[in-house]
Amino acid sequence: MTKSNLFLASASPRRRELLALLGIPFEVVSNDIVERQAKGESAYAYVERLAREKAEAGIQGRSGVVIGSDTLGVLDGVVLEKPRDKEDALRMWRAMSGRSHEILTAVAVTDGTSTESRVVLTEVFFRRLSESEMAYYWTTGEPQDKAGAYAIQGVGGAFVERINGSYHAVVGLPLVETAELLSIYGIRVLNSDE
Ligand SMILES: Cc1cn([C@H]2C[C@H](O)[C@@H](COP(=O)(O)OP(=O)(O)OP(=O)(O)O)O2)c(=O)[nH]c1=O
Repeated sequence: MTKSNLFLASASPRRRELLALLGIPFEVVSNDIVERQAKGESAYAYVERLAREKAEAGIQGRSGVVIGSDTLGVLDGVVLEKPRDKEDALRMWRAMSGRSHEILTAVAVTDGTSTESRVVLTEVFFRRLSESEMAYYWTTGEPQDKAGAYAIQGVGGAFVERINGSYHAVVGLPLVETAELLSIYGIRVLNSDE
């Protein structure tokens, strides 16, 4: 597989870094999918649809294999997306404080003929957060473009007592499932022949 055959349809620098960990050459392409949950659509179906739409938009006009991905939080059945503003972030953090929420990350891979996808669920346990640290966290600029308004890989990691699931999935790309899907399309991580 040459460099021009594998594409990552993502604007996220986190996803780029995570995919690079697998050691396979790839090119980044943009995606302009509108993210809006349909009426009655479950969080699980929504995140998987977005990952598939990103991959399928990315393969248009290209030949090769395209990866798309999406991450969102879920608390009491309600989807936690990127915060609209400080008030929205504060509302999320107050609800997340001292308890667990779920992070769902979907990854989809397509070659333009078929699309395969997986959804990975990780439970994230937050310690209690004080009003002053929440107010400070907003000023760092870190939460603004993150689902659930925090980054486990940044100072937001100081809110996380523990997780049950995949750290990489919380950051934006589950590596086990990504490697598994790539192998379906003949792209082998670690050059394994299995
Ligand atoms: C919970 C959490 C999310 N995130 C990020 C991962 C995603 O980049 C982002 C969720 O937004 P997404 O809409 O999944 O992705 P994106 O808009 O950043 O990139 P693209 O659609 O182009 O692929 O939140 C973290 O970096 N750390 C975390 O701990």
